[in-house]
Amino acid sequence: FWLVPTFKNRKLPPGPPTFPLVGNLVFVTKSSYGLKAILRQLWAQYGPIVTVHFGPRRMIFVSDRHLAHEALVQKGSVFADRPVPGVATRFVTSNQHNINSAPYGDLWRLLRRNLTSGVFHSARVRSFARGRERALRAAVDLMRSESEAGRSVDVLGVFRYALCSSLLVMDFGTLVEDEKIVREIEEEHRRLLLGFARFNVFSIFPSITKLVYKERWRELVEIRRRQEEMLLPLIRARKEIVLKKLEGGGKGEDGFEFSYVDSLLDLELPNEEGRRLTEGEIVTLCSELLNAGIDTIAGTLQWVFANLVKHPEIQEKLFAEIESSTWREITGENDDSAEFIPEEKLQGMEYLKAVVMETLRLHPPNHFLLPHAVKENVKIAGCVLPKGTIVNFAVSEMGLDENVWENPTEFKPERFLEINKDVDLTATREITMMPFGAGRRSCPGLGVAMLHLQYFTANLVRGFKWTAKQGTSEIDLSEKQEVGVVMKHPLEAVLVRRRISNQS
Ligand code: HEM
Repeated sequence: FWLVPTFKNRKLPPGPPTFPLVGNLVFVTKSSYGLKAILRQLWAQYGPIVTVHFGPRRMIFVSDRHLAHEALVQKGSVFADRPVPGVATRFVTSNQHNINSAPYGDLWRLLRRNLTSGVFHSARVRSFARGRERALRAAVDLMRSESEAGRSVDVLGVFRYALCSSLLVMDFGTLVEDEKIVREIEEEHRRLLLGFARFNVFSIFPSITKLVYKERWRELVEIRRRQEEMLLPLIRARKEIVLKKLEGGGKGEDGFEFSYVDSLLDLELPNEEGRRLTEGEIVTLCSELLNAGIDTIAGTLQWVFANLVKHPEIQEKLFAEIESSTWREITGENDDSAEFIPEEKLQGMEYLKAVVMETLRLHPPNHFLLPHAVKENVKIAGCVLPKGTIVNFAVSEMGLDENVWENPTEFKPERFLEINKDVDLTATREITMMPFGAGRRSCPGLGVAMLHLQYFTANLVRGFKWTAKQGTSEIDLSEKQEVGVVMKHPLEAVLVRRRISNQS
């Protein structure tokens, strides 16, 4: 498949020669994770920026952190666009009316700013603490009942449920109390994400592929119909609450002053004569929060606990930090009786943060960013990328650079306690790791994600001693691509209660 050299593209970064029209055949059939092994060979052969052809589309892949910084931060506005999406993406994003797929422009700016300053600023995030506590309690209850029955715990399944429950509170307040409905919503969203590789077939000649893959198209339409069926009643109920609030003043009936839906109701869309979002578009935006947050955080928590089981000494060190009197002294309270460590008391726990950071460095849930596109012709690494070129960046490689990280494949949270390892997760100054991306399109959920990761980790280490059915030495950290990159052999945890004192 490397027969015809790409002479006409010599200003592009180097890459394997390609068949005209079909590109490098081997790439067309691979998932992004499957691609990584091949890309590693290409980076070794051609350098840290390579061009690959997927059928008629060309893509640039970058593995070097300096080049990534130059593109995403220094030339951020040029690299901040997204590629024109295929039919399936357009269908489920209400024609690019969500944050991650919107082209770089006024609509994207409005939606992103609404999320970051309207919903994810610290006071608002604090106001959702009750939802996180409820989600944590649900996780603890599930774990407790499984371990008391002598069964090992399906860790990822529990975390997915808990995260869905917590993010639903951000979307809708406490409208979704029923465990069955939370599960249904979580499963339906995962069905869409898992199916996406298959739905991409509609990017090519859609009017033909929709006929050839009739059943598949029907499946996609059905998933979207189910999403609307589940979320529309919640959106309408939230509208009622907002109306009543306006009439009566103060909080909604559910005690939540605010939810993501509330913030979306009043938005006026730029370049569309200031029209409001349709109900379908609000479904899309609420779904985006679930799609973006559930599997990323749940998957990372699974990696945290797999590593804590594999390294019992790290787990004990973390438990010691949590148990140390420091956080109680700070408040002057006796928190021994508290069911959970409150979020605001996680601040001083440096080792906790180090464990989470080390997990994100070594096991970022996304090994690549979402694809970027360049807004205009741009020079990088001595090459010229024409306007519209699709570029992606290898997140997982950045965290393994031996020039930054000593023995990079080792799980060693202590590295983050060294004085000079004050890593900036937004990667603004430099990129040493970038699990959340960097620059304008970087993850707006960073703060919310870190809060969940630290809150769940601290409380679940305080509550249980973690071991595994498969035995400590047999914990296998091999990976597989699912919605994100997860454990190939899922962690089946065996938990012994340490305390959740007021429930004993
Ligand atoms: C461990 C948890 C998470 C990780 C590692 C993560 C990582 C990422 C990455 C790598 C990107 C792509 C950045 C790019 O294309 O340059 C992204 C985008 C995004 N993330 Fe996250 N994410 C996490 C959790 C969340 C949460 C909790 C939310 C919201 C509830 C969220 C919302 C988004 C959105 C809306 C985008 C699109 C941003 C844009 O296009 O402007 N993420 N995230």
